[in-house]
Amino acid sequence: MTNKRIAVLTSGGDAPGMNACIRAVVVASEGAGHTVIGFEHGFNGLLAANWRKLDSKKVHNIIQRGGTILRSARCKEFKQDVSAKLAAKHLDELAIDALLVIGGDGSFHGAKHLSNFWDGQVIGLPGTIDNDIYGTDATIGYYTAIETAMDSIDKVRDTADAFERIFLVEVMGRHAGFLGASAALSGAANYVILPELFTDKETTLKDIHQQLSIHRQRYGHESFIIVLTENLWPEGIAELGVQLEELTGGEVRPVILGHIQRGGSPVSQDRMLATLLGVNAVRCVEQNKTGIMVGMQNNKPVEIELSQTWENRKELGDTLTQTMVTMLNERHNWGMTT
Ligand SMILES: Nc1ncnc2c1ncn2[C@@H]1O[C@H](COP(=O)(O)OP(=O)(O)O)[C@@H](O)[C@H]1O
Ligand SMILES: O=P(O)(O)OC[C@H]1O[C@](O)(COP(=O)(O)O)[C@@H](O)[C@@H]1O
Repeated sequence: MTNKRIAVLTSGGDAPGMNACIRAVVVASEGAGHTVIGFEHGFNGLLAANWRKLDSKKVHNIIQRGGTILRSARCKEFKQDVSAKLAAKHLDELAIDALLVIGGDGSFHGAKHLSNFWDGQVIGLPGTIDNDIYGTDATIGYYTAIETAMDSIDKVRDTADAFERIFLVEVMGRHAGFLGASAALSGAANYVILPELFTDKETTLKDIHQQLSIHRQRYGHESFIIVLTENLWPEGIAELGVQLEELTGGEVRPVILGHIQRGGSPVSQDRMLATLLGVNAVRCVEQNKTGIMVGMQNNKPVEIELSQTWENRKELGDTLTQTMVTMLNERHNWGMTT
């Protein structure tokens, strides 16, 4: 087997477990006699030829760290052909055989764009807390973000119960409801507003009011927690809070979890996923594969053409959706006609 020169970068929203993935790539490569370099600040590092050599000493003691030792960035100019050509030139000057891009589907667009101007291998590894990438059951960082959001809901419940208030908890997800669904279910929220379930404001407000009224009748006037995915409520979470106060007569407090969900030490599932994907990506490099994302489906590694990851929309799936409506949004529908 030929020894390869492998480059790796992290791009787009950082996600807990990216360090574990970099570590796996380096350790697996080193064991097979390959050389690894890391570009800093996502695609910016390719444009500025900002790189450093990575070896197992440099990735020692990072598996438990959030963020990314290579830094991340969103690099708007990488969409231009001139940028991809410059990146290709720098990669050739360094005699790189393969570039591994750890990021979301935007970063995979970038990798594909680069491959129009560069003959080396490009391989994507899914890293985003949003879990919105088609072709893999989970993305690096998703499980830790659920844990963080769930912990926050637990804390919100303490004060919500004490004051018998309605709380709105906004989670990230960009335009996908995976994080919201999982956080709401594991945090035992009372209602969830997700892109996949949302129809319109009026229906949602009416539905919440109905669920809240029955909840109050059955359990007394106690707290009610609503999880909301970002970028969804047209006028924003504060306005939704005002509308709910008017409608329900209760006190409403909005909480935006924000970037806290991107931080923290990765949970074991993210460390495992990152490690499995990192090692598998190195195997794909050895097999001269290119233009693919490595992912996991049903606990087995899979290879998906990069364009498939953004041309297809990842669905929440029937099981998650049914469980969610049963436990949350339609929980109090039973017995309504009796
Ligand atoms: N169409 C594209 N062509 C080239 N590069 C792109 C394209 N789309 C995104 N990128 C690069 O990928 C980066 C990360 O994309 P972004 O959507 O912000 O995050 P993510 O990879 O997490 O989805 C962008 O800042 C840009 O550098
Ligand atoms: O850090 P920024 O630039 O404010 O971006 C926020 C966005 O990044 C995310 O945290 C992660 O998204 P990506 O992984 O697609 O970059 C989204 O949930 C959120 O909408």
